[in-house]
Amino acid sequence: MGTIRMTMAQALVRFLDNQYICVDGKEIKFVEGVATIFGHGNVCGLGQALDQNRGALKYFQGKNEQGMAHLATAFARQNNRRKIIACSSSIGPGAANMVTAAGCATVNNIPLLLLPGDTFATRQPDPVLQQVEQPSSLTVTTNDAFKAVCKYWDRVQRPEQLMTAMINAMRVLTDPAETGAVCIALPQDVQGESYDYPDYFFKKRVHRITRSIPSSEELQDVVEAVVTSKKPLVICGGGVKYSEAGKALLDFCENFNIPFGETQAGKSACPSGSEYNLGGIGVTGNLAANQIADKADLVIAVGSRLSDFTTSSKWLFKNPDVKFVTINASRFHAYKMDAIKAVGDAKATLEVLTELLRERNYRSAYKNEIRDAKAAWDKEMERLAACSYGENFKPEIEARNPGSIEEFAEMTGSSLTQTAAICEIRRTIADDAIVIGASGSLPGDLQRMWTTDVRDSYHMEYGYSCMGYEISGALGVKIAEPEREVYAMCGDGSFLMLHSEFFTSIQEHQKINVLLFDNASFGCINNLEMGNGIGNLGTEFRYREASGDLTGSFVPIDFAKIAEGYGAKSYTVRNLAELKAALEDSKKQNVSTLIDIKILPKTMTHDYLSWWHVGIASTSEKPSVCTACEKKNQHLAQARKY
Ligand SMILES: Cc1ncc(C[n+]2csc(CCOP(=O)(O)OP(=O)(O)O)c2C)c(N)n1
Ligand SMILES: O=C1C[C@@H](O)[C@H](O)[C@@H](O)C1=O
Ligand SMILES: [Mg+2]
Repeated sequence: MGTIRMTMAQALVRFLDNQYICVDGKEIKFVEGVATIFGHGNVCGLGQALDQNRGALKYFQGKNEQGMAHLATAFARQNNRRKIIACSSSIGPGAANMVTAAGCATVNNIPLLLLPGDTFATRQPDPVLQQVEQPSSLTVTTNDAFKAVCKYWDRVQRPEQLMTAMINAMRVLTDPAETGAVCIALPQDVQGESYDYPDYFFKKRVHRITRSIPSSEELQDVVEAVVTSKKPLVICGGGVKYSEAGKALLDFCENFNIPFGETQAGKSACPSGSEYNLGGIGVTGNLAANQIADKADLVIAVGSRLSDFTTSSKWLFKNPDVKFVTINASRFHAYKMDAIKAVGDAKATLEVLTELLRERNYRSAYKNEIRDAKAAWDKEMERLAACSYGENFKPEIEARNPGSIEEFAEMTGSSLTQTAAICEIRRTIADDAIVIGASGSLPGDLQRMWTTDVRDSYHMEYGYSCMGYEISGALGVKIAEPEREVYAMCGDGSFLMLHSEFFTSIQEHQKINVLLFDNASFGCINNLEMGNGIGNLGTEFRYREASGDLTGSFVPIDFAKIAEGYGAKSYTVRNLAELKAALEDSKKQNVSTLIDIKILPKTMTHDYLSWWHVGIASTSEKPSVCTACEKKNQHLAQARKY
């Protein structure tokens, strides 16, 4: 055994540069690079190491630590979790800025390696700048906040600890069932401390991602459940994408005449054009999927977390005899809904099940129901595409602040509805373009309305639904797939919250397109608030009045000008013709673009046969709130208890 004397940070960089994964016999370099925002907590340790020798690792400069970590998350997700960009911050606020992104990666089961600087292990300068100082324990630092949102957490207090810390980091990052955010906190003095590392720590390491198959007993349980069902329904979750099981799922459904609904994470694993694909299911599902779900006697959830949005808070499946099957790499997720479980890789499991069910000559009892449900939704889509503003205009969302739509139309000159704009975007952008979303009203509309036959062209972060992911994520996706056009579908509220990496896209010459839906409000929350009988508080962007409240007129924002200031090409559009022209022109640009789409409030889609359980006041002075509470209790009485 030879040894190499290096600092801990130098050893970390060299280790990262030598990690590979192997999946289906294909070897892939796992770490693409390191993104950082330097501060005193990491520049002289990790910064020195990256500057001296970063091997084949690329360097990325973040502008906001949260945005940078979202970028890395989106990069990993678009690469089907087969490549990562590690993220490093300074100590204190820089580290804390990554906590939100860590939660976001963990809930979505996406590998994200975080390397925040930490306070001095020696405690010599105690307290160092940005040290929080918990009088109850000096071992507690800002980085302890990562424990709640990471799948693995470690702090390297001696240089030799790096070795077991990083082996465990890789264990978690490359495990399909366990992956998520990993935090390896790096005290700033230890980053620069030297140690004689054994050379075998730096050898090329290949982590095999295997396709586990459920036990034969589990498979038999599933087979029996399917053969005794007449109206089964498959839910296509994100695990189908990560396992590249789209074809296996389609074969399964075609063989046995089983329709499937898509979750946000599962959309674009299979073509929308398939006669069995009902589209989005759940709270933000469409008429076709939710109609079939209502009657299903067996729900087969493949690679799904079965979140409240997917199950309509356990209310969607109303057949009194309904049973659940879960196919999931994670035993934790497989245990949900008291399901009949098959713990294994989605692709491998579906392939085996297809063989087993063929032997039993199984075929569901559906006749025209699938076709009819889809036809009804297609008709509704035509109506949504044609929604336009004019005399006696009736918006999709009933509960509203009287006068807001007219005031917005007058202020902006817009006649654009959100549903028609989305249809125009679908018609105009390339088939293989990738849309990215996360928060606000757009994910609901897109899950219902967006169709695509191109794999991995729908990238929706709806586990954390984290405002600010859209633009940061778009850049991560573009770095993962530079040949494809990438569109961030972003509300005005989300843009205002975080768009720092828009500038990074310009710096990187990585063109992204921001489709900014400006409705002068936190629109979906305004819907939720007013739809539950509450007033119009804090969800529209209005001036403060002399009376003391935020009840003045709408505050106009020129988002196109903001984008122009960064060096992007930008447009403002107020009708379908302008939107189409801007979309066409933006395709010709080499630089990032932003289209400021002035969208009439309340013109997003409403619910289709779904319910979402939110906390509602059970005592109120307002009768409308009491009515909302009664409605909630009625729904709750129909829902599964757990
Ligand atoms: C980081 C974060 N903070 C708060 C929320 C809660 N939230 C969800 S949507 C929303 C408003 C979104 O407004 P906008 O982006 O304009 O989208 P719209 O609903 O108007 O389409 C808020 C505050 C969130 N999802 N993420
Ligand atoms: O609270 C929320 C409501 C959802 O409608 C929205 O899409 C999501 O971003 C959210 O956080
Ligand atoms: Mg908005």
